Amino acid sequence: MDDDDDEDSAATVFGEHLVYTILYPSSSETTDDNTTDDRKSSLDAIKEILDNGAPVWYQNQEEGTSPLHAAAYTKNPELAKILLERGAVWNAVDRWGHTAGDIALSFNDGETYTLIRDAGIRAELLLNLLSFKAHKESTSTNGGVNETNGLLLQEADTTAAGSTDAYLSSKLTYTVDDHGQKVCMVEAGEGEEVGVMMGWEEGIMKESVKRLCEGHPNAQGLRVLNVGFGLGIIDTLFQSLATPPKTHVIIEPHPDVLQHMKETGWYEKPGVTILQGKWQDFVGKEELYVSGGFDVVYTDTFSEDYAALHQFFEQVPDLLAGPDARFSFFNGLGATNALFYDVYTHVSELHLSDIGLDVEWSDVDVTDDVEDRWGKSREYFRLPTYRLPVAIIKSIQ
Ligand SMILES: C[S@@+](CC[C@H](N)C(=O)[O-])C[C@H]1O[C@@H](n2cnc3c(N)ncnc32)[C@H](O)[C@@H]1O
Repeated sequence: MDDDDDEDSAATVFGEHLVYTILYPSSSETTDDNTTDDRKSSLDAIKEILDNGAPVWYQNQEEGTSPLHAAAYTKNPELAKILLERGAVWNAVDRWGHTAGDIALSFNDGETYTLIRDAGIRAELLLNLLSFKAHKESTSTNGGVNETNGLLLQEADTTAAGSTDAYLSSKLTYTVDDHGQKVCMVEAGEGEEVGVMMGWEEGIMKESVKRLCEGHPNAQGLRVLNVGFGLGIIDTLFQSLATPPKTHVIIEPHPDVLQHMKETGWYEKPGVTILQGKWQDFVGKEELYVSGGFDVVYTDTFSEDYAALHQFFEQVPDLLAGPDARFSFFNGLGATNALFYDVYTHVSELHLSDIGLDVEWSDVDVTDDVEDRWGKSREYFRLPTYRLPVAIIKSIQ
């Protein structure tokens, strides 16, 4: 046994002891002298175990339970706070894919949930700031905007689902699945398929167009920018408005999508301009700003992480025509888990606020009865409710 093995086994023993003491305070050696309901002495015992070097990041082998999970199981916000202050991993998942936040939520323990969520928001903001700064420094010489590494919530993914380069060189398939749903699919490693866009999202797109366009003072001739064509659902909805947009710019980089757009007549539609490339290619380029700004801006790309979305946010004030202009984005990051989704939603609101935009959220029920919605695709949205953002420039009081 070498030193590393010694350290590993010591961490395991200490970690196990910590988790056990949190879950079973009355039966633990350190709390023998105390009554079961004496939280204070139980907390002192746990602090002592931590002070003696128990690893706060520990997760047990069998179930992946961390000290923070244990605190959530015992509905102990005070302890959760101590663990988070000492570096507990807010987004660790157990063997069932549950975070401590999910457990707190399932017990209706709002206090513990909020502590964990806020720790997640702080961690993501900090990480994003660091990655954003590093990114700005690394791109300041060529003036371009590239992708950065995935954030805490997203491990680096080099497949077509997580890397733009891999995605843009992958073949896409436009098809109709066994239940009549239109889908655009891509292979994302080891034979697994992912929907680039799926017909079930039409309800989200409909509500987005409604919130972006309804009652807009320029409804008789909107200038619309949409980033990412996919199945063209949202673009078709924009074209189906009582008065179709005066200007409708679509940015799309994938050759198969562009080919599909050619075959379905999008290049001939009046008022439609297709900018072939990534949105990053057009930042600061004249063709994006000829209309004097847009009344409506929407973005829904694929294979990009939150850092890329944050970089897009930075462009939005320059793209919006003025105080009546509205911006929305596909709010799908972290949507396999309620806690992650909540964190992303808050982080995006804070980032939008930083650049002078106010967001209004509305809920879209996505528990429709589309039979076998996922078909062959990996599931990327597992929540019953979609949080739909619409942002406008903050009014100066
Ligand atoms: C989810 S689909 C968009 C679906 C669309 N909202 C609809 O209603 O059908 C994503 C699209 O974004 C495109 N895309 C991916 N990366 C992009 C980028 N950096 N800039 C612009 N479009 C991008 C993809 O090729 C794909 O067509």
